[in-house]
Amino acid sequence: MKASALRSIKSTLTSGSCHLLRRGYATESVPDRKVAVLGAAGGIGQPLALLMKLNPLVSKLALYDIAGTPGVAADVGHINTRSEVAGYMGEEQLGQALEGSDVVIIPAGVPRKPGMTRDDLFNINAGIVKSLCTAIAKYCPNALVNMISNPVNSTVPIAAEIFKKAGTYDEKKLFGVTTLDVVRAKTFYAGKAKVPVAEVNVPVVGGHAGITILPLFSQATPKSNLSDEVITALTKRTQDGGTEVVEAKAGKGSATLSMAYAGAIFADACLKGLNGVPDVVECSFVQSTVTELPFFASKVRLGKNGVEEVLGLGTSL
Ligand SMILES: NC(=O)c1ccc[n+]([C@@H]2O[C@H](COP(=O)([O-])OP(=O)(O)OC[C@H]3O[C@@H](n4cnc5c(N)ncnc54)[C@H](O)[C@@H]3O)[C@@H](O)[C@H]2O)c1
Ligand SMILES: O=C(O)C[C@H](O)C(=O)O
Repeated sequence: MKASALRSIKSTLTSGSCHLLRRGYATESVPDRKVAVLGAAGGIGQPLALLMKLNPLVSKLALYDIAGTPGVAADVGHINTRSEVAGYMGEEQLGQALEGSDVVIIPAGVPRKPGMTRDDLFNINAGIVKSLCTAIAKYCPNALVNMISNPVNSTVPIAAEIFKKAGTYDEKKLFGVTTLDVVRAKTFYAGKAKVPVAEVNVPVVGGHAGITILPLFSQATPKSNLSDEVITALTKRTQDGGTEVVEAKAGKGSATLSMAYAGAIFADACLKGLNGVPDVVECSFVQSTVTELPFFASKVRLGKNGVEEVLGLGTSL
């Protein structure tokens, strides 16, 4: 090889690493973290893979599905950000996809069609979650698990039982992702209260189906003087947010893009917690003693081992 060609390669490599350093991706200060997405070729999986590829906290991104992952991985893998991307397809590659994972995100499963409830997905998705969690227990028992597959109110307890049976259950590491409820509550509240949406915070507690979704607008900030009637309407719209999207998509599935955004926000919070960033708080459906229910969504403080503290219901402002 000519000396000039070598010089050019060297300069490209050097400018690449400077670029990483300039953007705060310095490998010496950001620990290596592997994230696996199970169901990565799906409606949520693909944009979620993209968003996780954009996250500088991720060093390895494993994209697993029963079909289609080589294409998604090749596509996302060309993006010039920190993480190495690999696609895994079919059960025989699931172990490899999971091995060494710090965070496993599960959007694998069937979505709703108009007229269905999330419970109608139980039979098929429970089976999918069972097989994936059995593999997680075997290949990455210490990973934080972010469960997106519906019905979340049931898939999270199912995952807990699978992990208990395998002897790997750690209640600090299993999360039902309810971030989309918070994302919706923030958007709808900002619209009515006429406040900048980027400043809005609204805790959403309970679960992730219909009336179990309880946005606490009495604790919303910035504070506003919305009437009871408006709060009731906002509550109903948040509870029915998933159905609003299912009906608008008219048989072509449920929320995918907003869910990918919400899933990426929650996974980022988990990674920050693992990396020791203080005061990382998000709502999530976790094992809980906040009520008499064994699993309940509330604010949770995230830390180096997953759940650091399950926060209570809070009080009205
Ligand atoms: N938690 C939430 O707020 C929330 C929001 C939106 C959707 N969801 C749920 O997420 C799930 C996925 O929705 P979607 O729109 O991405 O569906 P989708 O059908 O577009 O994608 C699902 C993907 O899962 C894959 N899959 C199926 N079985 C698998 C297995 N055993 N292992 C790995 N992958 C498998 C499919 O091949 C497909 O690529 C649904 O259950 C939906 O109800 C949850
Ligand atoms: O509504 C659904 O079926 C999908 C998801 O749970 C949502 O809230 O959008």
